[in-house]
Amino acid sequence: MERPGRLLLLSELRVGNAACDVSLCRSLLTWKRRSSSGPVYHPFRPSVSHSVSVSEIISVREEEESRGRDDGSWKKIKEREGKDCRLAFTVLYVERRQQHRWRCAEVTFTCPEGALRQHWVGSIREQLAAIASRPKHLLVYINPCSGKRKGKRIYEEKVAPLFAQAGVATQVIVTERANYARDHLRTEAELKKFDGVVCVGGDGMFSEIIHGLIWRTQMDGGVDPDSPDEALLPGSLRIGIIPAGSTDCICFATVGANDPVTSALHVIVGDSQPMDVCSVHHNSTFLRYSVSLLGYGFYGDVLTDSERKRWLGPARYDLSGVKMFLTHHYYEGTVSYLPARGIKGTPRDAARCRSGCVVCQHNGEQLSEKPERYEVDEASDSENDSEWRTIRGKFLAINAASMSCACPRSPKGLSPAAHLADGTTDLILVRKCSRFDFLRHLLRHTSKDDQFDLTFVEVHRVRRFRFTPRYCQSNSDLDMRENGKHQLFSQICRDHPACGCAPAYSSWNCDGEILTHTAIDVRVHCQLIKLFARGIEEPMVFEDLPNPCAI
Ligand SMILES: Nc1ncnc2c1ncn2[C@@H]1O[C@H](COP(=O)(O)OP(=O)(O)OP(=O)(O)O)[C@@H](O)[C@H]1O
Ligand SMILES: CCCCCCCCCCCCC/C=C/[C@@H](O)[C@H](CO)NC(C)=O
Ligand SMILES: [Ca+2]
Repeated sequence: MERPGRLLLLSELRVGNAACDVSLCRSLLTWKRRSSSGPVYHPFRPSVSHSVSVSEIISVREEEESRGRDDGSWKKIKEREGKDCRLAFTVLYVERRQQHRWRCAEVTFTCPEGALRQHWVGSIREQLAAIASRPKHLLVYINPCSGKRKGKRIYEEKVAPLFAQAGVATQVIVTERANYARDHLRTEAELKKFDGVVCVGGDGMFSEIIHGLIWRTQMDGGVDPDSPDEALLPGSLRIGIIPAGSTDCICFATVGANDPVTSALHVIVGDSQPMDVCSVHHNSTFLRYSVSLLGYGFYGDVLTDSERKRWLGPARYDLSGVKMFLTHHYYEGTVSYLPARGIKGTPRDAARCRSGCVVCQHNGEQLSEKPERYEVDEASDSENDSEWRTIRGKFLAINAASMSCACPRSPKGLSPAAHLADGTTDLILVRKCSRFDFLRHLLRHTSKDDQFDLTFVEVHRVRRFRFTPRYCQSNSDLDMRENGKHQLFSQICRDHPACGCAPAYSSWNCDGEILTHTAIDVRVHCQLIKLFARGIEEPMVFEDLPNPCAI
């Protein structure tokens, strides 16, 4: 055993039948088959070394003869290896699979003597314990009604065993009604006891969690959530998402896959991904927070219609999507926005927000280093201010995507170049057009073609925007909708006798929840929350090749 420089341990251990040089450096566990015990030369099975970053080790366990193997396989291993199994230890680590999925792989090392095993196990455990970002105690909320109603089973079968293996303690709460988790976080949860919150469910459940946490942080810090101009305080707890919903776009866009095991592993290794949050107000009254999609028109209508079809499960969105496409309503109103200035990135970039994104880092640093500049921008509140732009028109859809909103239905998302943590949202305006053109736009969400490269679509990267539907400029538009609906409809229809579209009122789809008001004021809060994620990783060069390292 040697200890040169940064090398902590170097030993000859066995992996299966092969003798290996195994080393533990400060950040890397490496095992390499000794050339003498391998074949002389094999072109497809070279004597490659296998390395695992300590940051991606889940846990290490000592093997015991009585570990519950009742099929005799333990005895067989012992006989085959000619070793005492009490000398073995197993390292569980993250292994990358295709399409951003992670799995828990394991490798068992056999030592020549017990003291050496103790040394190895102790050293690895010491290194793991030194990783301060790993959560030790988590508060878990499960929505039993999400998606296909499998949240509880997914957690119990796929996630809880991994948390147990990694030594993560949990308090698990199965929600009893909508907003149960939000209310619990707002008032009851003893947040000081936890290093993070885990949400088992879909985008709506995640929305509950952030509403509870953000609200609690503002209350504790004396911030008035009703003031659209006040900067919000960031919370300290990270949030993990175990996808079990219908769209799961927040999980997909921050991890790259909707896979419970992958998400659980990102939680265990203590990843951290900051995320922008939009606050939505109506006349200085707080309505909601949004992290993914704020959609008026098409996406608002799809959501409203699909809520009546919840019993259909995730398929409700497809059915409502087709129905709303055929209905072809357009909406009149005024959109004002404050363009994002002095930042990197545009909504038409070819580059994507990926793990370690430099655009998010740059813009985030700029906003935290020069808050006065941000405040000046934000305080440019007056409608007359030259920074604000105003567009009046007829729209089929008004969407604000604070991140790509990628999901299995649209793997590149509503705004493919949007960033998770750059302090901006992409405001997408789809003007009134024919059904055929709108279909072209929609279908481009599912292909490589640019959905913004159409004359009736425009996209702006903004820090803040407002929307006011026509005829509802001053008072509560909700009241107007209820009192004057028929009168307004006939007026608009007389204005446009042969348009072929039906003018109407829509609702805002706010991360999958329907807003009660249509006139809204939206402001982006840069990197307000953190997730147990790292953004979508760039694929490795040889990702799709089988692992040649099997010893
Ligand atoms: N115990 C419960 N009973 C009924 N509804 C609940 C319960 N717990 C949470 N909810 C509500 O269920 C709604 C839908 O949940 P969720 O978002 O998890 O699933 P989904 O709608 O199927 O998925 P997605 O939002 O990804 O499309 C949320 O608005 C949430 O507030
Ligand atoms: C007629 C062909 C239509 C193809 C259209 C494909 C476009 C899909 C784009 C989906 C974007 C979803 C954005 C996510 C929004 C979530 O916040 C929300 C709640 O989960 N989900 C929905 C569907 O509103
Ligand atoms: Ca953003």
